[in-house]
Amino acid sequence: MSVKKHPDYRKEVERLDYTKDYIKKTLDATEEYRSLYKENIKDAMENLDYLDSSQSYISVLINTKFIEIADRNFDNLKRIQDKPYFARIDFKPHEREMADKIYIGKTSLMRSEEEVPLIVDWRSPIANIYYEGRLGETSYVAEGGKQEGELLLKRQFTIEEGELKNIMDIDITTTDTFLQASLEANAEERLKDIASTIQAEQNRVIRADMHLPLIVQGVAGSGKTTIALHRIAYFIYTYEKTFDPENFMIIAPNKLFINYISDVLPELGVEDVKQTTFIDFIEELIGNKYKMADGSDKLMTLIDGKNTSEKDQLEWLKWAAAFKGSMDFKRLLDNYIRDLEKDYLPKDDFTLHGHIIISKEAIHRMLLQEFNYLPLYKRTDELKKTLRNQLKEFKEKLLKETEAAYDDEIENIRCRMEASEERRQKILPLIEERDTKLEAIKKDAKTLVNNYIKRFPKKDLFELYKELMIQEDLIEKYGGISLPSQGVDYLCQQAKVLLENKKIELEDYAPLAYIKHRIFGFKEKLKVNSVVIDEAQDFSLFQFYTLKEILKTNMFTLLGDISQGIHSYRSIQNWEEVRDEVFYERKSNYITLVQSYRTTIEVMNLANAIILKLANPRIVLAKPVIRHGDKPEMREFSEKEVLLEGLQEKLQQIKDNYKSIAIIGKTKKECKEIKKYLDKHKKLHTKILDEKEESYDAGIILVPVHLAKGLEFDAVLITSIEEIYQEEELDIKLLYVAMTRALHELDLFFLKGTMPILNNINEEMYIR
Ligand SMILES: Nc1ncnc2c1ncn2[C@@H]1O[C@H](COP(=O)(O)OP(=O)(O)OP(=O)(O)O)[C@@H](O)[C@H]1O
Repeated sequence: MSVKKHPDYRKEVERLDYTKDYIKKTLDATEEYRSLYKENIKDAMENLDYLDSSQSYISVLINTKFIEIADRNFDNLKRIQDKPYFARIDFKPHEREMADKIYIGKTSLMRSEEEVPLIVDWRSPIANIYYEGRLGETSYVAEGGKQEGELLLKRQFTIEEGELKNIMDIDITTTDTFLQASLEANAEERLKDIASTIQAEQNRVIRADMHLPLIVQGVAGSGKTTIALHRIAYFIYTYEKTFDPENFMIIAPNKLFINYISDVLPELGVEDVKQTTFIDFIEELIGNKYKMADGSDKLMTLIDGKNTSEKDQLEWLKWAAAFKGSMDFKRLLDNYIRDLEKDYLPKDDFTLHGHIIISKEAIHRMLLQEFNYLPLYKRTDELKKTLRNQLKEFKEKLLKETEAAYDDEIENIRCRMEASEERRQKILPLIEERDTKLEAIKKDAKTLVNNYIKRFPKKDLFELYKELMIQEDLIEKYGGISLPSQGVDYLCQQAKVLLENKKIELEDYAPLAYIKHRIFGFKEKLKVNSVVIDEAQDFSLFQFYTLKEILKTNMFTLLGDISQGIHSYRSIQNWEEVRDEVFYERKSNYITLVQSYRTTIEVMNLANAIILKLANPRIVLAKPVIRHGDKPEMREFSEKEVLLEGLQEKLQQIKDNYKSIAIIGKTKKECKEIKKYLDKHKKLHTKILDEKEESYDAGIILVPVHLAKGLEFDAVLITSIEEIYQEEELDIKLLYVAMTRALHELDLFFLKGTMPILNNINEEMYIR
């Protein structure tokens, strides 16, 4: 139906025109005010010398604040100028006769003369009805309490460049054509905001209580990354008075990923949220950049090494990585730290001239109990203060007593003897002795505290860690008897090779940060108190725990997908262990997302058939949104040259249809090999994405699976010329991740024998 035939078309066009006009006027007025405020600041600055300067200062401050607010509103309004809102709901509170017409957009716009805003922000309490409510009885919760009423209309608009293109009224039976249209669009190089099409299950994640840890298990393409960003925008809006954007931090797997998501927050009107990787954040905290060992991420070793004879070594490599990420390892460190504390305790009393001011036992008590809330080395700062105070008191007392003792004796002599040369000879040395003693006490007191404190052993963080890790007996002592001796050998041998060469691996970051936190403390007060972790399935329990301890917060949102846990040798196995072992003090919320929005039914069916091979009853299969595409093509070749030729032809065919195409290989080596061939023929421009890359442009790229995780592409061509995908856990997950990157098209190009994993896959799912 043409939009013009909609019964409310005229009214909606009028409303849109009115809103656009109002926005324009507001923008113009803001510009005018802005120059007025600037003028005021200028005046105040000029008058700063000879007027009452505090008045001018206040004037500068006030006007600067106004400009800030005006600027913020200005930017938000500019952003929505061409698309002021995307939906309307008509809500009639029970106690009222008339329904309010509420237009929902990305930012709110108040009209001074009326109570209902011209546009209501999508994050406001009433907008919840749009995402959750069905026509009929509904309610929402706002500051004043629960408001019940009736939802009479739910309407979506397509507005392009300020023109009303479509009106869609939603009733219970309508499928979300809006969502369909949004999903059919081609992938830009970046993620987009989805405020207009957020689905109810996603809305619940976005609005879930921020004060409790939230764990989201979401299938591939369920919108985890997207809603993580919307959740931050929601909280910054809802708790504007309590939280600043700097209180939030997003941890993403790599810089490439950060770049990929970086435009969404500003689009949602949020700036200044810290976006970092775990490694970068820890290095920033510790204040030191470490050299990473080659192959620090063991995934490649595991992929490559599968066919080597050193199976045993690989098992211990996995064991060591898992152990370093476990809570057992945290307990090992706690035991080690307990001994470090003991060694730290002074062996001597705190004395002045043979007098005990504070006994060593009392000092031990202070260090181990009273100041126990502080990192070990910081406890000496507190101790120092106590020593100083006590010394001051004691010194005065000692001086007085010493002086009095001598003076008594002198007085005694004076009483006993007549004034004579003999008496003088007796008194003079006493006076001298007294003065020397008093001086000596004063002198000693000056350096006493510093000298005492200096004796505390202080070591470097890296040294402390290394000393532990390279000694089998220490690992066994602190780790308990249950550790396998071959595992301990492997761990320590590996530490000797790395740490003695001042290198570390990924698994060392959490322990280093933990020791730093317990022994040294951090220089600056950390602003971050709410953490969002994407691809959280790749984290270990100990990584989560360390972050929680260091940041002293429970405000965590963890989003991930266990099916995509390709790093599971070093990371969590399931979410229950996170809830039980990391967030044990507080109840955590757990939400599962099963709807997948990224890919077509055909692609998802095939990917699901692959992940089912894991035979893990915990795995929840993704349900694709109703969107069809072509069946994936499976192209098996007997010769590499022919395969690569076929791949090249395919790329030629589709390159103009899509903005982004990815050739996904199992390893970087495989990608390089394919690129070499494509370059030789010079028909296509391609680029390899590796971990150093910070961004990628649309076009054809070659990327190893582990780096493609989290990203998406219009078309995906999984290519295998040498590497073999076996029917085993790691390969199943790798192939699943690769397949679920596709938005519209998925094809497989593989050399005969490289895909035993496809055995028993129902042939109806693909075209040969
Ligand atoms: N409600 C929605 N409306 C429109 N598009 C959506 C919606 N939810 C998700 N999408 C789209 O689905 C795709 C997948 O989203 P996203 O990358 O956030 O998922 P994910 O769960 O992080 O995926 P993965 O775990 O596979 O990396 C994106 O293109 C996103 O824009």
